[in-house]
Amino acid sequence: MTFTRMFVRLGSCLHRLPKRNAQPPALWSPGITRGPCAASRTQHTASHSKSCLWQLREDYFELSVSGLLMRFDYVWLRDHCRSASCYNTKTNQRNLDTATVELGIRPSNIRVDEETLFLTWPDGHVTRFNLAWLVQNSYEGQKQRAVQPRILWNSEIYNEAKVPAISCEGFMTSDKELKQFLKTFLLYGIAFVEDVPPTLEATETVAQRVSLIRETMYGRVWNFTSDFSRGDTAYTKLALDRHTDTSYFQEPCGIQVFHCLRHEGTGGRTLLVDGFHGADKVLKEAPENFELLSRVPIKHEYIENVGAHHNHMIGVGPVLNVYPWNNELYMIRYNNYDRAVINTVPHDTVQRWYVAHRALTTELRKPENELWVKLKPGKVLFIDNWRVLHGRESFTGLRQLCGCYLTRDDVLNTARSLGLQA
Ligand SMILES: C[N+](C)(C)CCCC[C@H](N)C(=O)O
Ligand SMILES: O=C(O)CCC(=O)C(=O)O
Ligand SMILES: [Fe+2]
Repeated sequence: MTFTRMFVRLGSCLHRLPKRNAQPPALWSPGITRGPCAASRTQHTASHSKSCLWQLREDYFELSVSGLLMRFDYVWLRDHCRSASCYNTKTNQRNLDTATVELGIRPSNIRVDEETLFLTWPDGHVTRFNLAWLVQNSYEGQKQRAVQPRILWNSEIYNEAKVPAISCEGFMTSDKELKQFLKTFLLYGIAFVEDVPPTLEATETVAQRVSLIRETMYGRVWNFTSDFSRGDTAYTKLALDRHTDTSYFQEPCGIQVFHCLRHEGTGGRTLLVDGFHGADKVLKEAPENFELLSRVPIKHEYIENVGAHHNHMIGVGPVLNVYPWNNELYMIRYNNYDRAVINTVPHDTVQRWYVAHRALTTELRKPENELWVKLKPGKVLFIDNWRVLHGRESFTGLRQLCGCYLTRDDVLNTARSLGLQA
C-alpha cells in the first residue's frame, strides 16, 4: 500500500512527515495500524459517533469525517491557524502576516485525536484545529449547504403556508417577534407588519427596527404619487409589470419597503412573484438557459432629466447571480423597462440569451406564480429586492405610497445577531 493511497486510522499517534518528494514508506512511525482501507473506514471516535480518517497527500491534507471527504492545502492550514499569536479571538481578526508563510510549506508533524488535528510546522509553531470546525469551514462542507435556506413559492404555496401576521406592537418591542418576522422574510423573501400608523414617520421607525435605511437619489424615505415629479413610470398611474428595482445600480438595493398611506380610487393592487422559483423552474427544464442567464453580463440604466433631477446610473451584471462554489442563486436582476442596450456580447450569444430570457419571462408570467395583494394603510410590506419581483395594477384616483430601501448587509446583520442563518 502506498503512502498516498493509505488512510491512517484515527489515533493519537505522532507521525514524522517527509519533505516534498521524499520516499513515502519512511513516513510511518512504528506501531501504526496500517490495515486495509476498508477496515480503517469503519473506525469510530469515542466522543461522537463520527468516523474520522486522514492521510497526508503530497500537496494537501485529506480528512474524512462522517463520510465527508475534505482536502486542505497546507498553506491554507497554516494561514488559518487560530493560535493566540496568529489570530485575535477578541476581534476575530487574523494577526498572522500571510505573506511571511512559505507557499510550499508542509507540517513536520501531524497528530489527530478524537476531536483535534495538531500540526507542527518546520519552525516549531503548533496549530490546532477542532475537527468540527474543519468540517464547517471546508470547501467541501460549504459546497454542500445553502448559504440561505429558502422556501420557493407560487401563490398556492405561499397562501397555504399561512404565514403568521406580525403586529407592529410586538415587532417593535419583542426580539422574539422581530426574529419571527425576519425568519419569515428570509424564507419567503416577503413579510408584512400590520397595524402600523399610516404615517411616513411610523414607516421609518418600523424600517429602522430591521436595518439602516439606504438613501438613494429618490431620497431616504420617500412618499410618492402619480405626479410625474420624476422621470420614471413609477410616478404615473400606469400598470407596471413585474420587476426588481435599481437594477441599474452596481449593487441593487437589497430590500424595498412599501406602505400605502392613502388610496381613493380603483385598481392599484401590488403584484409579487418569487423570482427564484421561476429561475429554479428554468434550471430544471433547461439548465443551459439558466447557465446563460447567469453568465451573460447585461447593462441596466437610469437616465433622468426632470426638473432639478439629473441622474445617470448604470449597473452591469447577469440576470441570475450565483455563488460560483455551489451554483446557489443569490440575486436576480430583472427589469425589462430599465434594461439598457445589449452590447456586451457577440451576436450568436445574443440570440441564445433572448431565448433564455424568454423562458424565464414565460415562467415568471404564469398566473399561478402571481401573488396579488392590495396594500392598505397600516400594512407595511418588506420585499427582498434580490429575489422577489414586484409590479402593480394601473389605478385611478389619489394613491400615496411611502417607503424606503434598506441596506441588505444590515438586514442580514440583524438576522444573524438574532441567531438566524443568513
Ligand atoms: C420606489 N421609488 C418610487 C422611489 C423608485 C422607483 C424606481 C423605479 C425604477 N424604474 C426602478 O425599477 O428602479
Ligand atoms: O406603485 C407601486 O405600487 C410600485 C411602483 C414601483 O414599482 C416602485 O415604486 O418601485
Ligand atoms: Fe419598482
